[in-house]
Amino acid sequence: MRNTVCVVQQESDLTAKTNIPEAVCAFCLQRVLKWKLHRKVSKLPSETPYPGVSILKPLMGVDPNLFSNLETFFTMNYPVYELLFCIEDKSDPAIMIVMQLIQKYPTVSSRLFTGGSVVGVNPKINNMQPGFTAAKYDLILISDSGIRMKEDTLLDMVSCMTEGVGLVHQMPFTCDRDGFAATLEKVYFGTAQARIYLAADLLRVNCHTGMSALIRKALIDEVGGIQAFSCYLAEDFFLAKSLKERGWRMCISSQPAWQNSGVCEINSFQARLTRWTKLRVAMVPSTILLEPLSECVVIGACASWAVWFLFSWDPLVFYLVHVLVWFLLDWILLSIIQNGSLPFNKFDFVMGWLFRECCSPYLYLHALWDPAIRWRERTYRLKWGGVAEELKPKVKV
Ligand SMILES: CCCCCCCC/C=C\CCCCCCCC(=O)N[C@@H](CO)[C@H](O)/C=C/CCCCCCCCCCCCC
Ligand SMILES: O=c1ccn([C@@H]2O[C@H](COP(=O)(O)OP(=O)(O)O[C@H]3OC[C@@H](O)[C@H](O)[C@H]3O)[C@@H](O)[C@H]2O)c(=O)[nH]1
Repeated sequence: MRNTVCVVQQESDLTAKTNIPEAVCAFCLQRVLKWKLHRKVSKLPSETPYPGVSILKPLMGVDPNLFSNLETFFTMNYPVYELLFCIEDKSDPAIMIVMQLIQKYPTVSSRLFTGGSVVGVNPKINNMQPGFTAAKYDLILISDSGIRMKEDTLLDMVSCMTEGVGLVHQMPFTCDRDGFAATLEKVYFGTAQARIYLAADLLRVNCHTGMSALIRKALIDEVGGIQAFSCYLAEDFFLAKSLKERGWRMCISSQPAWQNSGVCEINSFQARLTRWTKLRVAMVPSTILLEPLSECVVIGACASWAVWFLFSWDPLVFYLVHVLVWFLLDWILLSIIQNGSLPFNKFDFVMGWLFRECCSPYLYLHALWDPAIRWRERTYRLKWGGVAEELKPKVKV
């Protein structure tokens, strides 16, 4: 009997010890993130003229949401901007959609560039090159095809471009969409990736993901234009690295990037995550070790072993409490980033969270096992350091 009481006592002590610092963390996290991610956009001081922004939209193919996503760029509440649509393939059906929008909004300054220009390996850069050369404003916004803007998103980004800041990027997140794949994407971007992204931003580590980034054009011109980064597939990472090396800061804007691709499938999402892992492994090899350590199940196992070894605490109880607390913190983080009601219930969240946690080791090992990178229609191989080469499709005789 004494033993049982002792064990129960030990367990509740353990739970309390594990919970207090994490509860404090949760509270602080909530306060800081509310401020960081959802502060009100203050208009620029009236005496400062709004800087013009050239918005580069590299497009490839169409999906059911493309028209409405692109339309949000025509209806933004920002006084001076131009839209530069870039489409490599002259028979791409995206051309029709862009033409319809240009006709629908004749007062918005917009142009279409087709054919691209081969300046290197990176197809996104090749596609954007003509638009970049024609851009007339001092700020460039590179914005991927699946991104949706709110009326004040551009203003929000521009207002973050303060002195000393060279690049303002948006933390990847997703719009509300139906289905399990959409839940999975929201859970991933709102928990596992958001945690690292925000920590990296706090510690000023380069984690720039280039789906929506506002950059001072002069800083890109200084190194020879976007083509200077065309030997890499991860042009976003190297562009940010180059700015940092020249003493410029990067910051996250207060709105996340609202990804709203019309194709929302588990396979394509996982293929994208695997592609990103391959990029990170080649560019920052230390992530081979660090990435697994940033996972709940792995770090939990290590910590449980450590507390058993050091303090003789029950590792199983510690592990279960760790997973529970991690799970709750993830829920809090996701809710803060969403800043409103989530489009799914708690059961869907549990399913999405468990699915991601279980698939993550598989995706990671898969990325290490098969280094070939498939991006849209092409396949590449990365050298250590991140320089890419395209693997030409074999010609059948
Ligand atoms: C004991 C725990 C240590 C935690 C270390 C965390 C290791 C990194 C884990 C996951 C990486 C997620 C990176 C964030 C998003 C990257 C998305 C992405 O891959 N985007 C690519 C395509 O657009 C892009 O080219 C890559 C950009 C950045 C890659 C940089 C990776 C290093 C990140 C290291 C962050 C450390 C933060 C410190 C946390 C304590
Ligand atoms: O061959 C291509 C592939 C892609 N693209 C364009 O590049 C943008 C990003 O493409 P995807 O949506 O397929 O890829 P991701 O969302 O994974 O991109 C992300 O990862 C790779 C980085 O280089 C990108 O900057 C980043 O946005 C889109 O706007 C797409 O239209 C091209 O113009 N040509």
